Amino acid sequence: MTNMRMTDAQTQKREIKIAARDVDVFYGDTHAIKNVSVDIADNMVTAFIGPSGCGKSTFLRCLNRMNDTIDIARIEGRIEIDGEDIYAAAVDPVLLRARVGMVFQKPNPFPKSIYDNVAYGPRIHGLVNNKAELDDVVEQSLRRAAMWDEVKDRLDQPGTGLSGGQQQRLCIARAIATAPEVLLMDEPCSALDPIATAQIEELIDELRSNYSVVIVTHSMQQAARVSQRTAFFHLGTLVEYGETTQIFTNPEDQRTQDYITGRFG
Ligand SMILES: Nc1ncnc2c1ncn2[C@@H]1O[C@H](COP(=O)(O)OP(=O)(O)OP(=O)(O)O)[C@@H](O)[C@H]1O
Repeated sequence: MTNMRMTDAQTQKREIKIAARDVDVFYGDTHAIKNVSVDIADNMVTAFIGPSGCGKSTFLRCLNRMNDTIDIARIEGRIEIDGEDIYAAAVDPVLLRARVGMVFQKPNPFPKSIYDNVAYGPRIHGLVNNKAELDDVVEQSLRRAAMWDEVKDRLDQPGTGLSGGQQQRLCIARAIATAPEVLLMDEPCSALDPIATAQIEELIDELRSNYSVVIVTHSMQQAARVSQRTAFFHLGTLVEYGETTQIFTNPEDQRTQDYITGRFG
């Protein structure tokens, strides 16, 4: 998988998809994210790494307003996608989440058929006009999630009956069925075995040709394999952000160095 890394020149010219400025997040009195500013490039995989509790998931959830669902969470600062403030009053968080899809740590298919899991988003957002179009979206989404051949003859069977790795790919198919622009993944492989993990990692690499992908991972090997940019968080701050190769071979900050060499975390 070494050829998946881009050169500095290639990454420099990438467009900024998400721009976060001076973001703070509080859960009641807990200050979970402290003054984080970051530009996330389009058509790239950005990895968020850092010790447990440093705020990776919290910051990820800010990017599609999932923190809105937590009563005690409060966010300050500004986050733009394609220059548009996603916290503006006019933005409907439900529509935002169709544009900024999310895949969670534990595969969480709906208790519905494989077909209906993928068809759910396009149906509720009115993205298709008829059954033939819906069939097409379901097939294309499952193909892109690299599982069409495995499930095409059992689309009416429950998604919950699939293996863990298949369920996670089904959740990815469900997330991409609404044609999102950004895909957020919160430790998507932590419940999977090495073979399923390798399949998801390959898939992530393919997905970046169409999406901006942001992945939270505890595995530094995984961050090094799948991402082109890496952000290292520590105690709610963004300590260092840059080319993945640079972060892993020549970090600027001692805390990054200590983390990637296993001295803490
Ligand atoms: N729903 C919540 N209510 C209250 N505090 C929370 C909530 N979610 C996270 N926190 C707190 O915010 C801080 C950051 O947590 P977060 O889950 O974002 O870290 P993380 O880096 O993703 O951790 P991990 O790697 O263990 O998943 C922690 O102090 C955590 O206890």
